[in-house]
Amino acid sequence: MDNVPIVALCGFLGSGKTTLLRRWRRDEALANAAFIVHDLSEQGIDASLLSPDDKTPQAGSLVGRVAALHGQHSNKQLSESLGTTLEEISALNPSIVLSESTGAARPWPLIKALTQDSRFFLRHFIVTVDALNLHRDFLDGKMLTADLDAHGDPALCRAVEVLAEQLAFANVIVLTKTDTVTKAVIENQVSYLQKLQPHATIALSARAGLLLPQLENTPPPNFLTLSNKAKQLGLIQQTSTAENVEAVVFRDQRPFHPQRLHEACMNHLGTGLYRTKGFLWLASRPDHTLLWQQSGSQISLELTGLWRAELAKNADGKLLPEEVEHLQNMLKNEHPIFGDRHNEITIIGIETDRNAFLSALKNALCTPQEIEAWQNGESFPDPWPKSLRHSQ
Ligand SMILES: Nc1nc2c(ncn2[C@@H]2O[C@H](COP(=O)(O)OP(=O)(O)OP(=O)(O)O)[C@@H](O)[C@H]2O)c(=O)[nH]1
Repeated sequence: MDNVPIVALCGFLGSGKTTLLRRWRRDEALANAAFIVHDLSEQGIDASLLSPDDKTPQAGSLVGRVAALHGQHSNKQLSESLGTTLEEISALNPSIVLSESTGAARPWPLIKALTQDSRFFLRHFIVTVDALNLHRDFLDGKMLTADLDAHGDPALCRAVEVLAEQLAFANVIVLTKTDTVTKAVIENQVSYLQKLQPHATIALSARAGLLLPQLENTPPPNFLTLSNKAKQLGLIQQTSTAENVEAVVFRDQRPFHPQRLHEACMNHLGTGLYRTKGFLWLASRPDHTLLWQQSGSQISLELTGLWRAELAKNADGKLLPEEVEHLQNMLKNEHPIFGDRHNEITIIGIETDRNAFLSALKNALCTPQEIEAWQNGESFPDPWPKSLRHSQ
């Protein structure tokens, strides 16, 4: 068997790695690919988004062709877990392995862990860069090239360090979300990125418009060069993920008050709140399971489906009686008022900003009186967009 290429997708939190992989997964030529998904959160949302049935594989396990390495597997146990996973993956005989790292990944431990098995080789080390955040927070990239103090903001300084370190190892830089900034901004950003990594290929992607075959002519990274770079930058003895960037999960079954959740987002998104993602429900839209995504100042709510508690009502009469009974059985052990509706949101960032947002989320939950109002069918002011995009 020829050595199997690994395409590593690295890049800061929320910079569009999963979005690219979900698009690439649909490519016929990648039908035989295996996926490795690292996620700092113990929730493993990225792995579930890449799994064919949208189920979250258990942390550390390979389900079908997707290895879910979230939680400890993405940091403390990175090398060990990747060793086991690569062994399992080789039994699948994949033509290629696509590996997504956590956005807080430090590149050198990741590269070493990915290249520990000689049956595989590193074909690309791709670093995604979010054009919108680069524009809003990092002077289009100038902050990465010059020794600027990130406006004296320690959270932004931390982000600059992580991003600059990831970029130092890239053979391909993908500037993502180019649909959110002007052409002039993109040109400016490309010139800064090129200055930073003169030998890297720079590609642009708007809503995952870039396909993997477009990078075919880019040569693979040279391991020795990367190893020398790690030595030169003093990065040999490193933790696998950036220090002080941690994940906590907010869980609660009560509905969010739509207006207060909106205010929490307007007023409590500190610069050190790098990434939040998860599922939630609003008192104003109790049928819908909503996918929440925030990276930097970009926030989105998408529709992923209906809660079982809603489906079991069989409002449109399309379900067979046995299907309704099955749903009702599944709901037996769920909450007596909310059924399976719940909120589960991973919050990644610097401690002070994480804690501030956690308490803002708690305050945005409905009070007992509001829950009673919801049960009585009362309406709630809802500033969120009326029609939401379906998550694909
Ligand atoms: N407008 C726009 N939004 C994008 C694009 N790519 C990704 N997004 C949005 O950015 C958010 C984060 O995208 P992801 O693909 O989940 O980012 P990620 O790098 O995998 O995130 P982590 O794994 O948590 O670090 C989501 O809400 C995406 O819909 C793009 O090209 N344009």
